[in-house]
Amino acid sequence: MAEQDIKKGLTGVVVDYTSVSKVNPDTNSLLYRGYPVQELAARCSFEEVAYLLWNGELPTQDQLAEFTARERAGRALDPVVKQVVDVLPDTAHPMDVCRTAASVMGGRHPLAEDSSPEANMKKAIDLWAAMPAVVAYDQRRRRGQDPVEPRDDLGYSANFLWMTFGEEQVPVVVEAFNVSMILYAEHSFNASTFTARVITSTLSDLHSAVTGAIGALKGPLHGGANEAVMHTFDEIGIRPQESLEEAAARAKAWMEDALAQKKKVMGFGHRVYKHGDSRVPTMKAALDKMIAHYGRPEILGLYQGLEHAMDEAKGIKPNLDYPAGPTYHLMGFDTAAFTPLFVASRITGWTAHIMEQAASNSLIRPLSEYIGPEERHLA
Ligand SMILES: CC(=O)SCCNC(=O)CCNC(=O)[C@H](O)C(C)(C)COP(=O)(O)OP(=O)(O)OC[C@H]1O[C@@H](n2cnc3c(N)ncnc32)[C@H](O)[C@@H]1OP(=O)(O)O
Ligand SMILES: O=C([O-])CC(=O)C(=O)O
Repeated sequence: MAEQDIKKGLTGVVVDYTSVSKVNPDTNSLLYRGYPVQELAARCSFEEVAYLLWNGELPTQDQLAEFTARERAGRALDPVVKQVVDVLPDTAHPMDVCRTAASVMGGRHPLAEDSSPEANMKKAIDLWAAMPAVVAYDQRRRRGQDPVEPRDDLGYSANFLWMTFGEEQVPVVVEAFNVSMILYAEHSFNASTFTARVITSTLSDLHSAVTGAIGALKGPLHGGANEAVMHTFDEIGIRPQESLEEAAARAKAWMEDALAQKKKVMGFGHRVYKHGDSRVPTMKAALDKMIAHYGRPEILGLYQGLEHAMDEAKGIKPNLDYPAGPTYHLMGFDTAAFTPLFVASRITGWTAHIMEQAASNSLIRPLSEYIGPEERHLA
């Protein structure tokens, strides 16, 4: 048999059409339904971007009012979901909590077995509206704090921060969080979205597809990298009184040592972008604002020290998780809660793809080249 041209990891393989987003590594651009993500991050709320991803167009004022009212009505933590989360030990990873919560919400949804386009849209909005309460509650219970009720006078991002910290955050912090939600929302056929599409292709339901996608996102080669970035910063050592230059020098030395040991450093590199991630400049600008707001130049020193040393040694650029990790750290999130923030955002992109897959379905079932023993028989 002729040797097959196997594309390990499906590298470079185009498997379907999509109209949700376009990643162009040559021009370093990312379009959601045709709009550059940088423009959306500068001018829109996350609610508007969620509506765009699901409906293909930005909302009119009336549509936005109706849509935000639906989101606000779905924010409360379901007491049964809370009970299930409480059964998990507080040593359970927050991504396991999210995955479990998504599954429970699926089992409890009144339209659980209905995968019509209308039911899927409703389930997507419900899941998106409900996930911040899970993420916020989980961080609070680990800290021994009581849950905080949602506030329907606040937008999605302000309310998310309110439920997590129990204090209203200043606009510059809310804005940086809103930017991160928009940038994390969608990225074509990445591993977790592809997982969701594979599950959908069997005619399984939306919550099953999202639950599987959360599992795929957890790994450090994908969404788990934003958490891993902070572990790197912690390993180097965060010293709040240190100058930018001193921190940068220690980070540079750490990176040189890591690369000499042939380590993979999370937060760098990307399967599609080879000259830098289109979202990094926008996220880095948000990080810079947080560094200025919280007065933490040493974080910038660590960031720059690692980035420059990696660039000099290997020419590998940061991905979105690199600036997102320290941004969430400065805002006060626990490191293990960073990837659940990615989940809360990416629910929009995943479910847009689930609905696209369902509307034009073909079972996803590739082939493999067998390399095990030749046919043999029991003695
Ligand atoms: C939002 C997101 O999900 S973005 C991705 C988040 N993931 C990470 O940050 C994890 C760290 N990065 C990586 O592991 C990789 O860059 C990936 C998995 C993201 C993409 O990798 P691939 O396209 O499969 O490239 P691959 O892993 O084969 O790397 C190519 C070369 O660059 C090196 N390389 C790539 N990324 C890194 C890194 N972060 N640190 C050190 N070396 C790296 C590899 O070691 C390899 O070198 P070699 O050719 O000498 O063996
Ligand atoms: O596209 C990818 O492979 C990973 C990524 O950046 C994302 O999912 O946001």
